[in-house]
Amino acid sequence: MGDQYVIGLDYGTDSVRAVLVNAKNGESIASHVVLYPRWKAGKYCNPVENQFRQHPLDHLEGLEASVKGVMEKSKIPASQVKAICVDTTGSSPLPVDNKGQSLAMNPAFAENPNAMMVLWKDHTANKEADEINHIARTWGGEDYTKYEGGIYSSEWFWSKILHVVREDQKVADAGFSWMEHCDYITAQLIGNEDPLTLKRSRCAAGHKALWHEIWGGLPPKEFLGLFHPYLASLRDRLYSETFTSDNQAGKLSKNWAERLGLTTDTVVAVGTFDAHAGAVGGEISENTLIKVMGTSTCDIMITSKENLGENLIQGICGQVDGSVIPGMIGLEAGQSGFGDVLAWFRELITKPSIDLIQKSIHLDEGQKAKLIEEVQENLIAQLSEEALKIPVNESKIVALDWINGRRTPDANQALKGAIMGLNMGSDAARVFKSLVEAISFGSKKIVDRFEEEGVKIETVIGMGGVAKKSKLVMQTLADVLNMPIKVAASDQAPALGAAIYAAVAAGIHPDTQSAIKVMSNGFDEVYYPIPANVQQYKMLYAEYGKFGKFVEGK
Ligand SMILES: Nc1ncnc2c1ncn2[C@@H]1O[C@H](COP(=O)(O)OP(=O)(O)O)[C@@H](O)[C@H]1O
Ligand SMILES: O=C(CO)[C@@H](O)[C@@H](O)COP(=O)(O)O
Repeated sequence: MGDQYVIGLDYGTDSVRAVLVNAKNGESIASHVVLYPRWKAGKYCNPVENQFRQHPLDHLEGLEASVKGVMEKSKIPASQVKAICVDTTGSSPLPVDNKGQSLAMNPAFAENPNAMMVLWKDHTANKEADEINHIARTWGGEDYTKYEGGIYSSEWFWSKILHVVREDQKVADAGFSWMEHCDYITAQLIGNEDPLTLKRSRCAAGHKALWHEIWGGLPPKEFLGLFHPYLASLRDRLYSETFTSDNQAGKLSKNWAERLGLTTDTVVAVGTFDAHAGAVGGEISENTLIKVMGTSTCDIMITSKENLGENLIQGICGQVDGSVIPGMIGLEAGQSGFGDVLAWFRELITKPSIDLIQKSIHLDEGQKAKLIEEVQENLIAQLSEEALKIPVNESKIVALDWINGRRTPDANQALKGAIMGLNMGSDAARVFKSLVEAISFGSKKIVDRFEEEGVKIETVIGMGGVAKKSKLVMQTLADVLNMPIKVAASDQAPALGAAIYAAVAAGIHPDTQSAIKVMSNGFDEVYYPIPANVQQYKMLYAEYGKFGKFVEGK
């Protein structure tokens, strides 16, 4: 048998990356990242209203450029590329017509944000989420949120659809079905024109759309109809069966094979979410907490059905059979803001200076652009260096990390961030340090919840942009959790995880766990807790808890 390669395609918040991997040993041969230009320009978004939409053209153009990029860089013949698997953010649903095409691709909706992908961090549906929670608990029937932590979030499928169809009758009339982003890209790749026959992602359905086999798939029409007649009728145009990502969704269509320079023999696996693919890329096993640390965090664990039994874990983003490893229950928690909290601070302190640089009469346009880029690129690293030198608990500033709401434990996306204890000595580095501590305390709340619910954590593995780039965050987190944290060696763990699923779907490896054994890339760094800091952080964590209760009004 000749060489066999697979492609993992990872759609993050700002960019998509393709990674071409040797299926025999997991070696990454080439990777190529493409930013979303419309998103970068801030189109279709309104941060003040928490509206974050993405045009699918950003994703389709990125698909072509990223896959072509790895094919050109690697020089691997197309015939040796056996399979592709797509992972995306989620819940990031979009309305489609009866041929599975995004409404935003129709000229009538080309500039309408409601016809676009509603990104995971869009919180325009807070009211709808409250309504779903209230009715789920009081309608007299099954509480369909019970396998999703008992609290439905505005980040998720039904809240978002309900919000959009209430706001936009034209989208409701034209929206034949809705797809999660990972299903939409997979459908495009295989050229599936029929949203009713597409193999939908178990991971997306189980964690975000209230899908569970116990009630035969999605919640029944009597329940969905309590919110809007559209939701009840939509149920018939969605799905009842779902599939894990070790399955084939189909083969690459002629159109996409030509566009990507691949063959129509290439298998396309069922899609999944980035964090769950990341857990696979980071060698997940039982009692291991995988933290995917980027814009947000996703905290993923797996457990056997026997271990979990009838236990319903409160306040997380769900427990789903096969969402990570087929045959095991995947558990998801996470923070809506992690690197994003630091990015917010960077914008806060640089924006006025950048505006002044733009207006400067002493610099030409090229110099201005260079200067701005330099500041934006290096500011977090510079602040981190300074913050590392400040002794723990010296400044007494306490911050809350809920600037983008709280995902877990106990979703409440309406919560806001806060900072207390400022004085004249509270400079940028000290405030920044308090934000790093806040995101670490937010992580500790999740660890505490898992342990309170009987899920034991023996190992912590970090991955994602922040884990790779920030010694400050990683050391602070190790100190706050009082646990060593191993960092996954792969720079692109979610894409590697997707590639692992692709290899299984193509039959190169018999199952996901055997594929992990041969394809994973190991670890490159371990952060150990520093005992003196651990003690200090115990006290600060208690302050964080009190401050949180005050802000939450508890
Ligand atoms: N040196 C750094 N220290 C801490 N955070 C950083 C640093 N550089 C970038 N970040 C944060 O990393 C996040 C992006 O993470 P990444 O994993 O690359 O993307 P995504 O979450 O979209 O997959 C941004 O929120 C950014 O603020
Ligand atoms: O919530 C999920 C998955 O369930 C993520 O897609 C979401 O947090 C976005 O992840 P990133 O921070 O862009 O890596």
